[in-house]
Amino acid sequence: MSILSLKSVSKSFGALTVTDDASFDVLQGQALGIIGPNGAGKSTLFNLITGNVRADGGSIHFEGRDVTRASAMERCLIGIGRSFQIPQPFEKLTVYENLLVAATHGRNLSEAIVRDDCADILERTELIRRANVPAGRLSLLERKRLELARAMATQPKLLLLDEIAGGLTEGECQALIRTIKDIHARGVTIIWIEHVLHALTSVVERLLVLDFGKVIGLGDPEEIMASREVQEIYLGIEV
Ligand SMILES: Nc1ncnc2c1ncn2[C@@H]1O[C@H](COP(=O)(O)OP(=O)(O)OP(=O)(O)O)[C@@H](O)[C@H]1O
Repeated sequence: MSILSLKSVSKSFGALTVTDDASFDVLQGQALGIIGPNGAGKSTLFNLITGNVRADGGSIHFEGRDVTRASAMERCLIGIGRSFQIPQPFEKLTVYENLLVAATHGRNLSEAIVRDDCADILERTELIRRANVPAGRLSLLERKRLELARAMATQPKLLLLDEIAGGLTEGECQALIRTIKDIHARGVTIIWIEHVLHALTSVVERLLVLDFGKVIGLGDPEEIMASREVQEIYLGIEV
């Protein structure tokens, strides 16, 4: 069953078409990777799915419901969660307080109800020992983990990850992959934009390629990476 369905979605900023007639489905429980050159429109596609940016045309359905005109808040409340490319936690609040803010606002519940869930997420994202540390004092890996934890605190059915592995060492990257695999294994559908290809392909079952806002490939990651068009456009290899 499809959890997310985009049909002919388009978006332009002035004369620049950033999303060009994008259509694809994501199945319940699937992990889909998105790749494409800088400026291809990957983050904009996320913004269209989450409601941070409104589509000029086309439709977006989540669990069969038309959310094309729904606000970002409404989409969060029905189960679309995301991380941002540049983590911007509340620097002076502790890690735990950052999670409480995400959980209470993202689920519209009281602090008393979400407290245990937040503690559980801190365990699963390996932040529990940093729970009382102000977010401004975290390392890069910990900031990435907090970004993931804040998205998880909204209890998403569909989790969008925007370049969460960027800038990490190989060891840090592997640790983060384990956490993402654990989230996926618990049934959360994932769409992951990532330039760190080995991290991405170790998790996703399908790969979508964007170029100048157009979906130019979608399918099995190995086949997609081996295709002539992707090698030419994405990897810059002349064939
Ligand atoms: N709000 C906006 N107003 C005007 N132009 C925008 C806006 N948001 C994005 N763009 C432009 O749209 C294009 C696509 O941007 P987007 O961030 O979606 O690309 P991307 O594929 O995520 O890039 P990267 O891999 O570098 O993160 C870029 O040229 C960008 O400058």
